Amino acid sequence: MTTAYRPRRSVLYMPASNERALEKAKTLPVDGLIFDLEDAVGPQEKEAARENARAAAACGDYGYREVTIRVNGTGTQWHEADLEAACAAGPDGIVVPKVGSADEVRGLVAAMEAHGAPEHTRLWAMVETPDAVLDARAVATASGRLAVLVLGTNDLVTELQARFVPGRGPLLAALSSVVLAARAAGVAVLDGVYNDVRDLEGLAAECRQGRDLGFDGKTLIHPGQIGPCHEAFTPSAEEVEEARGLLAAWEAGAGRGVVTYEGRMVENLHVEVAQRVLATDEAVRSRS
Ligand SMILES: CC(C)(COP(=O)(O)OP(=O)(O)OC[C@H]1O[C@@H](n2cnc3c(N)ncnc32)[C@H](O)[C@@H]1OP(=O)(O)O)[C@@H](O)C(=O)NCCC(=O)NCCSC(=O)C[C@H](O)C(=O)O
Ligand SMILES: [Mg+2]
Repeated sequence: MTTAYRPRRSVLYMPASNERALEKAKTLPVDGLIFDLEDAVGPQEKEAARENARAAAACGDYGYREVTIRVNGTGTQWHEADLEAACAAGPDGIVVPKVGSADEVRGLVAAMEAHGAPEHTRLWAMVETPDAVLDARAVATASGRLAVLVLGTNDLVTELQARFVPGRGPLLAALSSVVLAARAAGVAVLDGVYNDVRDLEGLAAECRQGRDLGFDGKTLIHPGQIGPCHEAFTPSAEEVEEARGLLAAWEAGAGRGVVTYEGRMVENLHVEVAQRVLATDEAVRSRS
């Protein structure tokens, strides 16, 4: 267990053209931020947004929050300049939309190195096309610099010619495939956004579903979504107590491969889960 562990329960997008939102984000109790240069920014605003994102990512005023910049996708007219500016700013992550293949990941990492991105700046690849879902494992394992897979469910629904329905039945195969790929590769994985910012009950249900599917957290679009998201992704007091008890029972077993806790079998894997619960709890407490 380590205090350096950074939970990614909630990661909030904001258009980098919106200076008020960039400022407000300094006070929001969110785990991570994505300063967007892509879809939330109109063509006329791209250059100003790029400069805002660069300045915000470099300013150091966002405290514990993980700071990332979402550049425009590979092959767009803005991509190169966005990537260069993002590398110069040195955020925690550079989010690249519509990543299609492992080759693209390797090309992006080579470009980040060529632009002198500091070592702590990791690649976050968005999975939001059928190609990326089908190649998710290859994408996730293409480079040690890739730290996070981020679902883009708006693009994915569009590309699949599917529909948004309660329970997300049409997306479940894709969501689970990407979680499987991320877990196999040992990288983090974030669920897509919930578009209706007024529907907090629908959001809460989708957050719980994302948690149950195995996501580390959810991407968000409005500050009002942070509370319900944390409710789903933060270990409850009961879970923390249970994890402590289980670890105590394991340690009392002094090296035995299997012990019992409250009548249930405990093996190494249960210990890992308990350690993750306590690491998340510790990190969350250290922020508040
Ligand atoms: C959806 C919004 C356009 C709504 O904005 P607005 O009408 O201004 O909301 P409010 O008046 O309720 O705002 C209240 C205050 O909160 C601040 N605010 C709002 N949103 C954000 C935010 N995202 N980050 C930080 N702060 C925010 C407002 O400035 C108000 O502040 P104050 O006046 O000081 O009280 C807006 O929420 C928005 O733009 N959201 C983000 C949209 C976005 O970035 N979209 C791109 C990513 S989504 C996506 O496409 C993912 C993927 O690619 C896919 O395919 O699915
Ligand atoms: Mg998208």
